[in-house]
Amino acid sequence: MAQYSRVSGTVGLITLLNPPVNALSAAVRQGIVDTMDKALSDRKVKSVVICGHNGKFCGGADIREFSSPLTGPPLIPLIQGVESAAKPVVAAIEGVALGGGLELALGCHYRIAHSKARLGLPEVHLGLLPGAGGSQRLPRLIGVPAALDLITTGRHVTGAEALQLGLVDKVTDRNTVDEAVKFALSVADQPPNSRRVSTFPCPRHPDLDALFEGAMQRVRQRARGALAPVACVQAVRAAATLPYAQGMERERELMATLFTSGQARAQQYHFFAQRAVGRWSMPSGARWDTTKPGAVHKAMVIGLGTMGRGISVALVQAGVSVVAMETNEKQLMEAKQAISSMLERGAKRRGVAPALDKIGYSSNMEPAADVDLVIEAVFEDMALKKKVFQQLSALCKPGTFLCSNTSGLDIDQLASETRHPELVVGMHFFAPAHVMKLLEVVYGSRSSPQAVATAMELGKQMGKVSVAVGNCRGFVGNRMLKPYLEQAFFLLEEGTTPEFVDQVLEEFGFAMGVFRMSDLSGLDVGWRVRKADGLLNASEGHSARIRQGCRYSPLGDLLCEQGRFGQKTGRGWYQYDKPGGRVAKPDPWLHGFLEKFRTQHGLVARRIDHQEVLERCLYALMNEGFRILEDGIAAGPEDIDVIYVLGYSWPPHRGGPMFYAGMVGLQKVLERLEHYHQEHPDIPSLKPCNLLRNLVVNGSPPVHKWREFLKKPQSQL
Ligand SMILES: CCCCCC/C=C/CC(=O)SCCNC(=O)CCNC(=O)[C@H](O)C(C)(C)COP(=O)(O)OP(=O)(O)OC[C@H]1O[C@@H](n2cnc3c(N)ncnc32)[C@H](O)[C@@H]1OP(=O)(O)O
Repeated sequence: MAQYSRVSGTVGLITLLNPPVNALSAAVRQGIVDTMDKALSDRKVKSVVICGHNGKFCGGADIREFSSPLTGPPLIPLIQGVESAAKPVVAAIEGVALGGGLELALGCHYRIAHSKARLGLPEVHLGLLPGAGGSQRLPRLIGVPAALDLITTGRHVTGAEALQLGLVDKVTDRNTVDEAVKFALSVADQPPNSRRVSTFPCPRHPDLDALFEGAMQRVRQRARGALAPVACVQAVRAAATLPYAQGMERERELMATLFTSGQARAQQYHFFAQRAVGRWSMPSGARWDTTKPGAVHKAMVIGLGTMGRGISVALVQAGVSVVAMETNEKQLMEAKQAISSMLERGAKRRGVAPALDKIGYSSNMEPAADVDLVIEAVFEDMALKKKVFQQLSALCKPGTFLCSNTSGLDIDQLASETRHPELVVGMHFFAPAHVMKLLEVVYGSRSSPQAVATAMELGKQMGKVSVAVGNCRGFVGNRMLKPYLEQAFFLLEEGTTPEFVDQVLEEFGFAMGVFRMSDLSGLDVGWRVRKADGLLNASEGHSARIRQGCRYSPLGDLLCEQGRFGQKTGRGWYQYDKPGGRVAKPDPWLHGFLEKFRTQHGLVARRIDHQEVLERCLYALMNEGFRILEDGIAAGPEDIDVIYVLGYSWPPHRGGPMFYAGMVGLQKVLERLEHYHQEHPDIPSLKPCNLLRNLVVNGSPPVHKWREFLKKPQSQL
């Protein structure tokens, strides 16, 4: 709803009231219509200010209402009504003005913003476009290039940047509503005719065709297969080329297509899933809202390879004092330089001073005695990590939380090396750790709720989305990756090429196909893990394509034996112009190698189509997701989906693997897995798991109901 009062004698003050972000629900929209009527019919009122309750202007349309039929006054005529008011209307923007919130402000005649307020049109992240006139008014106000940037990226700008762009008329560091009221008094006698943005001509641009072609190419590259960014460009093009009324009609048509698309549903699901994972719980019943995190003022990072460096930067940027430790002197020197320049670059981007004084360096463990939390980021080797945990346990003061950045090793084993296993948790970061938004927080069987809460909170402080998961090999993300990779290797054995598999996966929406990704991260990483797992040698008298009783593809191992580690060596699944080169080219050597391999193993190459690549790779991955849910390693499908979108570049417009399974239809996923498992009985990951069967038997409920079929989350090793 909205509150109305008259202030300073002649200003009608409308306050949007819908905590926590004053979203434009039906009640709020009705409130605006009613209070505007009051203000406009009150003869004492000469001008109007619209603000939001509790220091937040408005977080946009109420996304929760998108799944039901529209009730209450629609937004477009409401904003039109504000714009055509005969009395000047001023938006007082504090906190946020996002989506429909900014569109409402664009309908006002003046905009006064706090310098730290965040303004933006983030609809593209919800699979939509700014469909309440935003795509037509913004280019008229700030020009086509700037509008294209804001609308297609959905990025927020501060009040200060908004002033530079011409998006707001004035910025203040004081009380924004007071300033807006003063401003409203000063313009009370000026008719707002010339302030109606919809009547502005769109600023001319010398080469509109090239501008829009470039924009279209960029959005298609950034989010393959996503409809919303393309529609955003088309809508802005309408603003630049058509009269306002026709542009609005085009905006309406495009929005109608997006609004009912599966992609919008997927992206809105992802929005709420990111928030749902914050409400974590543990098998003991401990929960996010009943557990107080410990304070972390000072932390230590052990091991300054790529991960340790990124983690140190993320901690410093979150305001935590850091001691970064590395025993190898050369590596330590290089890390110091790299960390300083990352901090400097980050500070420049954010327009602040680099917090170089927040970080100190050490070549030994002693400073561990004086920190609140340690993150171990040494080489992925259990024996080495155990040694570090033993030393830490002896050195640290009571209550220091001990975290490991392992990407899949057993947290319980590490905890058992310490005197206080309850203080041990996994904090699995993703590279580059100061950039990637995901953090898997892994609780072992003895991790205390406080240790989990502390890691979750620290992740949030670092700007990450933290997901609490149980302890198993590979946790959630890497455990699901295994069957996905395996299928890709098997498909090569059976007749396809890395290029074809990658093409199919990239068309699906992944930024990179599995082989290009593997070349980028280094083939030797997986090779070392397989070596540690005793998988590299076939048992006596068994085929090289069977290990530990199951089908196994030695292709990756054979490439590593040839020194083909991917981009870093200039050769992998593809060839590169030099070691460290980035442009992947098909490699005739690799094709010959695959042919030879097939001949050696009596395999006859067959034609593998697009559908089979997609189904075998993705359905095997989803099947593992269902197993993870069945085992209680993840609390719900949202946890898995957030991990995959934020950590493994699963396309957001497909929601995540579990959401996507629901979109495809659980029955179909089950049938196809059954089909492939019949064809390949030696591949256990293709055998449909019980939870999937159970969901199908129960009528394939929608994804938000799956939790009713799950056990409580737990550790499992
Ligand atoms: C043909 C139809 C024509 C329709 C035309 C109208 C279309 C308009 C398009 C839109 O306006 S779409 C919405 C655009 N707005 C956004 O995308 C903003 C989304 N919100 C955020 O980015 C953040 O929430 C925030 C506003 C920056 C605040 O962040 P903060 O970290 O402070 O809090 P959160 O934990 O994110 O949120 C708190 C709480 O509020 C819920 N929420 C936030 N925004 C909305 C919203 N727009 N609608 C409904 N609910 C919202 C959020 O879900 C949290 O609640 P939860 O219970 O924890 O999930």
